[in-house]
Amino acid sequence: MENKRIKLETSVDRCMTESAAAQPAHASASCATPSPVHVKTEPSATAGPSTQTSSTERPAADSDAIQLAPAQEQVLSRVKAGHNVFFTGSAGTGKSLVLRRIVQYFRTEKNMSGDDLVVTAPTGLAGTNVGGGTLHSWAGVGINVESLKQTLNNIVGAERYPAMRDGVSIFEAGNPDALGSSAKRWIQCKVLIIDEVSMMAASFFDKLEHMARFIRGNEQPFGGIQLILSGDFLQLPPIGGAKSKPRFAFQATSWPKCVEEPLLLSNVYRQNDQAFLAVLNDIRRNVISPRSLAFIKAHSKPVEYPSGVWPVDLCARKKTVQARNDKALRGLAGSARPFTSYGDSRDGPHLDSLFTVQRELSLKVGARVMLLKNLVPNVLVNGSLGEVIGFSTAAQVHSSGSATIGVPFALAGKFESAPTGYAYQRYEKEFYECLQDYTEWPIVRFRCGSSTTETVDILCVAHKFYAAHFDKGAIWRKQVPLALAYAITIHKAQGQTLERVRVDLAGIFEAGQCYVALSRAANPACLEIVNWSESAVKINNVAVEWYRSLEAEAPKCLGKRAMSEMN
Ligand SMILES: Nc1ncnc2c1ncn2[C@@H]1O[C@H](COP(=O)(O)OP(=O)(O)OP(=O)(O)O)[C@@H](O)[C@H]1O
Repeated sequence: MENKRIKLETSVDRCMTESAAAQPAHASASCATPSPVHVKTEPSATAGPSTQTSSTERPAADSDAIQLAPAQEQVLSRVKAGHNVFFTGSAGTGKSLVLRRIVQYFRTEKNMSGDDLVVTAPTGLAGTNVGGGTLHSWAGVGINVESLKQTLNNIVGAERYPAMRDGVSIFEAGNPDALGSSAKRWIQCKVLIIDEVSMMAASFFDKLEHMARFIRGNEQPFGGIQLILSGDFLQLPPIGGAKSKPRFAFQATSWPKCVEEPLLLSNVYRQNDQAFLAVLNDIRRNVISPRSLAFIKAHSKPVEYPSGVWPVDLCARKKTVQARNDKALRGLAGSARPFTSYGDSRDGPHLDSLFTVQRELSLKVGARVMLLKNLVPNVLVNGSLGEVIGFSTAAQVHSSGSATIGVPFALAGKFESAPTGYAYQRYEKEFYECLQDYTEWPIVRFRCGSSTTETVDILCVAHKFYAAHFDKGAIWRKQVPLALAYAITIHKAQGQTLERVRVDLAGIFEAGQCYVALSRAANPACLEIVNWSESAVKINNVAVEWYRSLEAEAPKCLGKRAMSEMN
């Protein structure tokens, strides 16, 4: 392959980044995107080495400001009309955005709480991404290794189970006051949302459907619960590996009676480059066309970024990611500072998969990090990238009266309008609480929102992170809100939009993994592909066929044709 470097034009890059931050990717590429918080233009004077920090992330657009497209509105109105809805579409069609609007609708207009509106996903991280918990923990099935009969026995109680099998209601089969928490949850639930449903096996779907009818004593599909399902079956499949070949939820026996309206969103908002979209569509369907090969070849060379700007590596396997992050940290001069999480006594290694933040984190000056909290909309968000430039106690920062580091100094001094909002207030509170301790917290230089030149330095004190465990309630751990950001797994990246990315296709093992990785990139000019081989493109033919038939029935199911006409 030609080894010429792709020269990245900073102005074009900035233009793309800024327009991507607040507009649909396919919309105008204008650079003039208003931001709710205006960043002053003077450079920040900071303690520590003068490194310019940049970012690969696309800051979360203020999603409240985005107007849903007609096809997306259609999903919302089907939900409002009380239907059981499954909506799908390729990566970047706005499924998560629509899901957030659905939750917002139930919470604000229907006044629903966590008991009657249940938000879940099949994995801990996916659940946390949508502000919910895992489906397993909500349903009371543990790690789902027990039979249906044993699971029901556990949930309703062995004393009630025989009578309930004879048709007696759960309340009459035993003392209602003695019902377990899982049984209560099943009874109270009115709306069940399951995101990333592609990761849910058919057998699990059938099991839950049966449980719902049995526990609730209601023979309607899913015991009369309104089901809202979202996901893309051509992205990551149910966990189980190639050997066990788990079947998809849409192959479940009970799926047809539960899901009346498959809705297909077809307009992609994440990318606006038509050639790139065509290639993504090929890869999605395992078509290795000449245009795809030409694209891959053109992007199999390093992208040259402006000084201090760098991409995130997406890798197939956890151990590659960890090794890459550890190696990068070891390569930095100086000794590592360990940060151990603290807080809830119920926390422990068994809950690691529920949290985005690690229990043990090591940092050094110069380490590239990702922010794991939203602090200031569009400017400092979950996913913002930065670099550790030093360590300091909160008291030192406070007493120095520095207008550049610490909170609220950094933000108040940096922005024309003082940031507000719950996340920022919580940050201030954490900062002031740390005035009493002697911990030296990392000072991180973050790029401000979509700007490639403006930076802000923040003392990153520990924050509370919550994970929903439906039995134990909200569990929390307090930790520095950062993760090393040299590399992340493709599984963790599912659902994210990344502005600069280096996709490593070595060790791809799952159907849809290559598609998920490539489709994270918002801008092909900032995409580098390494270790390409045709075998990296793996798909599940059953899922491909299913989408084909869904599209063929488009008018009947408000599918592609009908929907794209409305888009
Ligand atoms: N109607 C819209 N107008 C403008 N931007 C939109 C619209 N819908 C979605 N977006 C933006 O497109 C991007 C991708 O959306 P989102 O993450 O919801 O897609 P997705 O279908 O969930 O993707 P994935 O399957 O990869 O998780 C986001 O930045 C989102 O804000």
